[in-house]
Amino acid sequence: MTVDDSGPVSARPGRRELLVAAAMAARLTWRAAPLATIAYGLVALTTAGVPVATAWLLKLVIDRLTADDAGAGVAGPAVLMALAGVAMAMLPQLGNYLRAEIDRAVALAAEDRLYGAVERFVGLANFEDPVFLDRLRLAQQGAATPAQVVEAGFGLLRGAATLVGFIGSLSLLNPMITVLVLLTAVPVLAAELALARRRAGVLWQIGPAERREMFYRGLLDSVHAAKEIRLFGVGGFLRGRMLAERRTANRARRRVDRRVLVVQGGLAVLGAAVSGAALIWAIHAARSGQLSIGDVSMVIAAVAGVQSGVNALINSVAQAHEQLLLFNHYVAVVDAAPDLPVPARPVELPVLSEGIEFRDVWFRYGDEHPWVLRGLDLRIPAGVATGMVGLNGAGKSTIVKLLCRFYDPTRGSITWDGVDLRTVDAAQLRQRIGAVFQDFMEYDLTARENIALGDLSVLDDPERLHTAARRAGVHDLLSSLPRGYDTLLTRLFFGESDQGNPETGIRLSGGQWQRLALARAFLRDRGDLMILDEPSAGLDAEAEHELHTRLRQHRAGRTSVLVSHRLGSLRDADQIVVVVDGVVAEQGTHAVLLAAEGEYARLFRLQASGYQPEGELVLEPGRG
Ligand SMILES: Nc1ncnc2c1ncn2[C@@H]1O[C@H](COP(=O)(O)OP(=O)(O)OP(=O)(O)O)[C@@H](O)[C@H]1O
Repeated sequence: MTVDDSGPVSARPGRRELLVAAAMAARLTWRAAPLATIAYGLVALTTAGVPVATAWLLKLVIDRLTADDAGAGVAGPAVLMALAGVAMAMLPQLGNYLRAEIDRAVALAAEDRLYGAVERFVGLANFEDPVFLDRLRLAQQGAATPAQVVEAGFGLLRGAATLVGFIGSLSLLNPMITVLVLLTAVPVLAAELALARRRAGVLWQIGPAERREMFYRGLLDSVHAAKEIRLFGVGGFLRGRMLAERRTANRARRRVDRRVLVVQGGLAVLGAAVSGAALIWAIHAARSGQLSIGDVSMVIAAVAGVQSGVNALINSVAQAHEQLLLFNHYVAVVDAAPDLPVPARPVELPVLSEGIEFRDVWFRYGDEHPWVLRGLDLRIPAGVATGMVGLNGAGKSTIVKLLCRFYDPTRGSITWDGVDLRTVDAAQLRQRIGAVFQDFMEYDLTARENIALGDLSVLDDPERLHTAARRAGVHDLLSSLPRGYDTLLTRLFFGESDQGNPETGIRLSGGQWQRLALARAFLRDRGDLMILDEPSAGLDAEAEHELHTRLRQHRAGRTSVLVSHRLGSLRDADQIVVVVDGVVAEQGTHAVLLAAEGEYARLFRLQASGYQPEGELVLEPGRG
């Protein structure tokens, strides 16, 4: 997969989008964990108030200790100070617990909503779009962020409350020093916010490089890629590319880190100068009797408090901004429009009795892609076995995918007993179809589950399960596994100690997996339509012959579409359709097409010649 720098993923969201994302984060958090959120808000506000209260209590204690009646009335504030100390020790622990609780609840709800939204995409186009896939990956990371956005919001509140508390306290003691502290706080805030924006900008800028790095890393530890990487010896090349992407990202980070160093260094000097000046002024004012000693401690606490309040504010803004950028991808996926038009009132799909008809169907995978189907007219009569042949790229699998409504035709229509597929519920259509695709799935589950995914009701119906497996010629194999049908067909979930123990899971061969995929489809073979797109590519000659014989028996009188490059396996089909460059070039029975001496006859003879010594020609390839 390539990572595209252009397109919606790299379109940086504006303020409006971020506000929409913040509102959704707040809603999600509130719905997922209302009580914990209230409790966390209270903890945040208390945490903000305690330092201000402590500073006042300290001032009171010092003033009373240094008063003429030394120590009178000091016990009350001292006890309150001790209680404030206990609160300050406890509140962060309580805050951490509540935060973890909110994180867990919100991440669960967010993930549920994200995958609910992904499931609503009934077509395939989104899953083949690298920009969408990229966005989906970021959305998965974003699903963990709404709670953090809300926490940053509380952090903002906490910082602001502390700031207001100390500025208010300071203004009671001396308006001038308050103005001075405020004057220094404003440029600090402005500079830090600019830095936070710059940091977020860099994160955004290096996003594509990081995603490419992730892609190379994924290749280096992928079992699928391992064979070719070793065979071609390209591990070093891929590692080099991965590290080059990391270096690009590092350079951008270093630039911003240097800026942070300079700006924050300057601000720290400024902050220290203001604190020093305030301290000198306070001591001077105390000596001249303008301030009490308690006031001096208050000034020191307030100056430090204002500075820490400013820091808390900035950190929260930076955190919220960063998380919102990520969460924005989540919002984009969750709020995405349906990929295929969903009729408000889907038409009921009749039991197939007449047939399926493609009328002048034009199709391309996107505006930027070439036409794959170019005005295709095709009739698949009910109760008839249709074979489909054609060269690589002719459009056969595309026809199959349109039949399942994974896409809608760009122009023209496909009707099922006269009902346009665009007007029916895609889920209802698919319930009527059994299918095996070229690129069938191998699930890291038990054998039973691998088959039952074709119809979950058979999970507890061994009879039907075994019948499907028998028909796919895989029952004997599965029965002989260490745990029979309950054997895991993967070793993915086991640790070191399970090495070499076949009881914990086994691996199947390519052809055995293919039989399993067939068994899955056979669970639906009483459906209206059976589609087999290259079902025998991984099967040995004997198994292929057996499969086709069984298919003929079981599908007799039923509608099926069988796509195959092994023309011998199609010769008994009721009609054979030859697809050339996205249109039906020839159609008829094996005998009719052979007699026509067209593309089918050419392909058939070519294949048949490969099975015979030179000179002899037997027209029955693919028959075990
Ligand atoms: N998801 C896709 N996005 C863009 N183009 C695609 C996609 N799938 C297929 N194509 C293109 O559509 C054309 C037809 O492909 P299709 O898979 O339908 O051919 P086919 O007849 O089934 O070929 P084969 O015999 O190799 O399986 C090809 O040129 C292919 O590159």
